[in-house]
Amino acid sequence: MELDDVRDDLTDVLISKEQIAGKIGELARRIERDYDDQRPLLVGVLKGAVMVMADLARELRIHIDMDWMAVSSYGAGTKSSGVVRILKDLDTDLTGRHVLIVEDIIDSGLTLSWLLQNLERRGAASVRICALLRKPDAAKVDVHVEYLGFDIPNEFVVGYGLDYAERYRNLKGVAVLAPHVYE
Ligand SMILES: O=P(O)(O)OC[C@H]1O[C@H](OP(=O)(O)OP(=O)(O)O)[C@H](O)[C@@H]1O
Ligand code: HPA
Ligand SMILES: [Mg+2]
Repeated sequence: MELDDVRDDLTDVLISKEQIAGKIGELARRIERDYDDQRPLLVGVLKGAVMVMADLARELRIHIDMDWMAVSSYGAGTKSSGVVRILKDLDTDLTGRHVLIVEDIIDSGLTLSWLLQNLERRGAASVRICALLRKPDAAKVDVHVEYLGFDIPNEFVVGYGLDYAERYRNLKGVAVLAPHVYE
């Protein structure tokens, strides 16, 4: 779906599909150079990372493996509680593997901070992060991102995997959700 198809639900358009494609290409070139014949394991975090993973993986001209995790925060009902529960774990043994976590967004940073530690304890040779978006002004913890797409303002965004109540994930670009949609 195009951003224009739901233009009334959006305020600022932040990133177009062309900008996303260009950036994913740039990130892919860097990842190819860095990993070369190491056959990294790309770990996508469901569900938001599905679009980034699908496009990044196809852009890479090296051999990779792909696996998926589903995690959920709980406690006080907020997703940024920092307490993370694994809903679906990896099928892959990480011993000696070069792991690249693929995410759509770093907001508070709590999800990735937890995930990074969790995967590092499994004996991987390396664990790095690739994230399309980051909100620097929302950070509650510092997370080192090796491959970053865009820094964006601290506003609620949708599209390209990012949802509001499970909607808008299939938008081709990223935009700020208009307050009238959730108020
Ligand atoms: O930096 P944080 O504040 O932890 O937020 C980032 C996380 O939140 C979103 O996922 P969510 O838990 O909403 O699930 P989803 O991917 O299924 O939408 C997003 O996809 C990241 O995984
Ligand atoms: O801005 C956002 N939009 C949608 N999902 C999210 N998960 C963390 N931040 C966001
Ligand atoms: Mg997610």
